[in-house]
Amino acid sequence: MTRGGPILTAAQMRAAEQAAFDAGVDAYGLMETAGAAAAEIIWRGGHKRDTLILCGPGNNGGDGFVIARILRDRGVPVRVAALGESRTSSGLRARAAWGGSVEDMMTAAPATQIVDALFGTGLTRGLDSAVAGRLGAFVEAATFSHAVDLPSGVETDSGALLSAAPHFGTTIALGAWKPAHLLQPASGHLGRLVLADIGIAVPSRVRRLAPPILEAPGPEAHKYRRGLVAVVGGAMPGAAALAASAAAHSGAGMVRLHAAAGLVVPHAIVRQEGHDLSDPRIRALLIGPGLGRDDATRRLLNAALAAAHPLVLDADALVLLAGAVDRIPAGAILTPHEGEFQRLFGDLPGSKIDRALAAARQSGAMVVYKGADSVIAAPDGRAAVAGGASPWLSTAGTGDVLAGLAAGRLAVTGDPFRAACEAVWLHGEAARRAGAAFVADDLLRALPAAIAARL
Ligand SMILES: NC(=O)C1=CN([C@@H]2O[C@H](COP(=O)(O)OP(=O)(O)OC[C@H]3O[C@@H](n4cnc5c(N)ncnc54)[C@H](O)[C@@H]3O)[C@@H](O)[C@H]2O)[C@@H](O)CC1
Ligand SMILES: [K+]
Repeated sequence: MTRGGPILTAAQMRAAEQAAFDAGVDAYGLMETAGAAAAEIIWRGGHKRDTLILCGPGNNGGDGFVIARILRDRGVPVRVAALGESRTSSGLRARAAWGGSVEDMMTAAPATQIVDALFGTGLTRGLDSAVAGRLGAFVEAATFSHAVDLPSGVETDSGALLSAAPHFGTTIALGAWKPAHLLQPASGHLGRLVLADIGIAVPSRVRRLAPPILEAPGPEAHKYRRGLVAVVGGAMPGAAALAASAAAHSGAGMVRLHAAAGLVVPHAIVRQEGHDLSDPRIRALLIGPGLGRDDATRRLLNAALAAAHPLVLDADALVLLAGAVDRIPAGAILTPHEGEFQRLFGDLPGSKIDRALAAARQSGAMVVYKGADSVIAAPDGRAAVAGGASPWLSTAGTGDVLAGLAAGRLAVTGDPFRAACEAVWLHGEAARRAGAAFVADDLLRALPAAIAARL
């Protein structure tokens, strides 16, 4: 699967297309390129299966007419059904070039293969319920189903469902990823996600999370040079021990867990009583997992903030900082889930990407806004979006593992945005390798192979 790459909003995509037209690219030529790229992907999956292409009134529909013509020319039995007349000049031209009959979408018969070219980035409201129902029935009846650019009914920039959208077998993103390709709930409806190159290259500071390029320790490495991580344990030290284990499996040289005697920790982790955090060799300090929320833990948090080490703040540390975002040190990594994000930053407007970026700007920190889709945002406007996380990650302790990974990678790299991106990727990859019904400890066992694959 293609990874990385810019993510563009509908307006950014339109601006990119306009810039290409201004530079002399022919508008209809671009539609031909998009349609041909999509037709190729559909052909590879479906070959000569009987195919129904649903075309909407705009340029997404225009793409559909191009796809129909190309597949027909390859000998595919193609029918086209439209939702009204074509309303764009490129769409009209593509329809004329198809030249075949056009059925009414509401009365057309189903087919083995269905192509949804009703609406793409131009969708402004949900489909009428009859149309959405008909689209759903076609997809349900088909063996192969493809959405062109986006499933009709999903909002490009937020990933919201403006009307009921079916679950497609394949979604063919045209030219660039859009937020809805990565964000829930839309991203749960895409099936296999493929990016079709249409020759438009636009840089963006918001990108799909790419697999990291990691480095093995060099010959001069020793445990402190590879990074000392300190983890502050609190009321429930098991969570901190789990995070410490993740840090120890992340490539860091040494992990110290500040926790009282009696806690069983893996041999590789150095347990230290008390909370003396003054060691200047500490390259990353993690506080939050299992911390607790009473006055004693508040004092621990204050000590951690005062220690002035590169910081990862998770779980209870985030809850204790609600209403005091200004106390978060610049460059810290925050790993809030939805509830913690709300408590810290309130009800911010926009998509999950917009909210993560606003929170990063407001706090000066790297915000890892966790969930089935995770957004990693930096105060300088960079963001990486990870879609498609294993749903099995929704189990106790996986957040502690992620926080420990972030601390470990921070100690290794010294770069909080990079560390946060690497941690999210390794976490997702460990989950993929762990398979199904795993527990958080299984992620630790999967981590060395996940790291080895990226060296
Ligand atoms: N701009 C271009 O030249 C290119 C665009 N491409 C395709 O064009 C798509 C965007 O095309 P458009 O901007 O024409 O937009 P769409 O084809 O997505 O939508 C067409 C129009 O339908 C109307 N509409 C929105 N929601 C509706 C609803 N629920 N019910 C009924 N009508 C509704 C709107 O007026 C909208 O402009 C992309 O997703 C991509 O597939 C590609 O062909 C590449 C080139
Ligand atoms: K579509």
